[in-house]
Amino acid sequence: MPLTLNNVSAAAPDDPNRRLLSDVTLTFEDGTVTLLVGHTGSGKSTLLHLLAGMRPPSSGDIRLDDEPLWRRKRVIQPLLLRLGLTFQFPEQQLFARSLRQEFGYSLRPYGLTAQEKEQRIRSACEDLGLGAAFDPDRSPFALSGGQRRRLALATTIATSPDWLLMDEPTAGLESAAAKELLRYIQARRTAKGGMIIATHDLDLFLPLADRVIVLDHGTIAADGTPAALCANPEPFVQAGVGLPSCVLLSHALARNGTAVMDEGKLSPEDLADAIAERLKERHCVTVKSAPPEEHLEGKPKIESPSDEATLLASLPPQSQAAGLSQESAHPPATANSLWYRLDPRTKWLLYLFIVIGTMLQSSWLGLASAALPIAAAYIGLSRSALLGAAKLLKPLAWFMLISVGLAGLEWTASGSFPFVGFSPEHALATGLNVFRLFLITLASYWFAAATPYGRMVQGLAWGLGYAKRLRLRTDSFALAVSLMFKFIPMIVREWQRFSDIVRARGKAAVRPGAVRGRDMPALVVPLLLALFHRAEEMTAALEMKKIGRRTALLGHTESLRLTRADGIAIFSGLLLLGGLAVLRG
Ligand SMILES: Nc1ncnc2c1ncn2[C@@H]1O[C@H](COP(=O)(O)OP(=O)(O)OP(=O)(O)O)[C@@H](O)[C@H]1O
Repeated sequence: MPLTLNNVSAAAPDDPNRRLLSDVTLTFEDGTVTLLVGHTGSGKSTLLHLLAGMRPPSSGDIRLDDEPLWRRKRVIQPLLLRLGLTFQFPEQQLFARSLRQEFGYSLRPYGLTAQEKEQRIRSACEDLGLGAAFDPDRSPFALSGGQRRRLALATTIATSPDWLLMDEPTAGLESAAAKELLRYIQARRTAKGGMIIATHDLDLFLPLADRVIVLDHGTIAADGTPAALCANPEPFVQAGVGLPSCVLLSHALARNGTAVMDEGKLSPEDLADAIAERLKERHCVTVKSAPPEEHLEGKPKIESPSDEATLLASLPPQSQAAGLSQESAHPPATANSLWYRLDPRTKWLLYLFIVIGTMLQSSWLGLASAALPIAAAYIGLSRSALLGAAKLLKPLAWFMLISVGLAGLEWTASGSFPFVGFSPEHALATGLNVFRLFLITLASYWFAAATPYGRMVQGLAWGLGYAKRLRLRTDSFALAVSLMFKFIPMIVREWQRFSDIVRARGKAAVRPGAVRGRDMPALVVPLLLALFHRAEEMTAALEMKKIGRRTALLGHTESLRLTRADGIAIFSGLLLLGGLAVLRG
């Protein structure tokens, strides 16, 4: 059951020109444990998500058992059932009201009998050493961070996937729980399938890995056995990955004339044995072995940045620079278009001008004239903003058509069959109003897409400052607007999270960002609860900031600066508003 990637690339969701992975070709063989390592932002999670069928590659193909994972932009569901992904942050993976429901949701796509389900849950809990905290009726959100991590792992393990893909599985886990996980990995590797683990914890995972892939800025920097990579750790250093403690210790020993490096000792136990051997050879001293359990307790505490620095110093200068860099080579999506560069106050004014101009129109000609500048404003928006607008347009266009159709219907109580007529006049009158609403929505979307939230708030704060000077009461308005601005992205994020859950755990063959209708009953209540929870957190944060007690609510306005381009844009906006006002007359 090999899992293969052929020339796979992945683009950033918000910018198709930014590559998160470039031309990756890899084959993962059955029964192997592969580690994905690399600096923060090197593309480990992106690679895992591609392998788990969570998102399609922008080019290249991914195959399981030589069958393509994606066909015509749809993931193949039977293959999806054979892959299990645990998320980097377990709280993003959990949503249900009880532990029982969490397991139930993950196992639902597998069509198991109640007995089989029970058996799978029991076995997953045993594998991870889950104890009394795992009362099936308990809420997952009443668990500690480490317990949630174990629950998230257990719900994935219970599905018995051929390929287990784990993103930072030990983050937040205490040493005992991490050991249970290691035992599970050891036991599973001979049973079936394979495992791919994205991790920064080389000390823990390196001894049991068959292969290590070092990612650097979305490309494969090195690919080899742990022993080979540790014997030649330059790729680790160049990719900005911290070296495993055993490697640092081996190098330090080598500098002091005790060579244990070539033996590829990756675990503290093996390294300790090798050191003891050398000591015995040299001085004929008797070294007493510690009992095996003590060997297992935790990782060695070797804090030797100087060793890593020494290793680094022995590398060429360009390697050192690359090794120390923890930053992604991909710059953040730069928005060079004029819209993104304008001062937010200018965009507020343009938005108000176009909304007022549109509201003034009462004819199709007037609305068509208002539609032109709105359409022109979309030129220069990023591709993802345009895609977002297209998504918004579709339901809006349906809403318009249905409203117009319904408004035109006329019921005739008397007369001949079919008793229903159609009045184009009524339909057009409604169409005019709905089209106005449509244009205002488009203008609002443009404003939101062209202005980051923080800048939008700054612009508003500036306007409200003037209103305050005129002794107008603005606090409640400012609070409402601020909450609204914060709440909308929050809803979008939560929706995105539920879409991830539906694909990774519900095994739904839907596109990223989509949710199946049949999942809605299971998701609606948790989604609302999650939103209430976030709202509660936000209220607490506002309370802590003493918002509403005469404190500045909407941020600072010092960084605002009007340029010549802003002047031209405001002047053009005023001309446009004047033109639309004349058209109305
Ligand atoms: N939804 C997204 N939209 C835009 N860029 C993204 C998105 N998700 C990830 N990226 C970018 O993709 C790059 C790779 O991210 P990824 O999460 O795969 O890195 P990683 O190696 O797993 O990092 P870490 O070790 O911190 O988890 C980063 O530069 C990140 O900013």
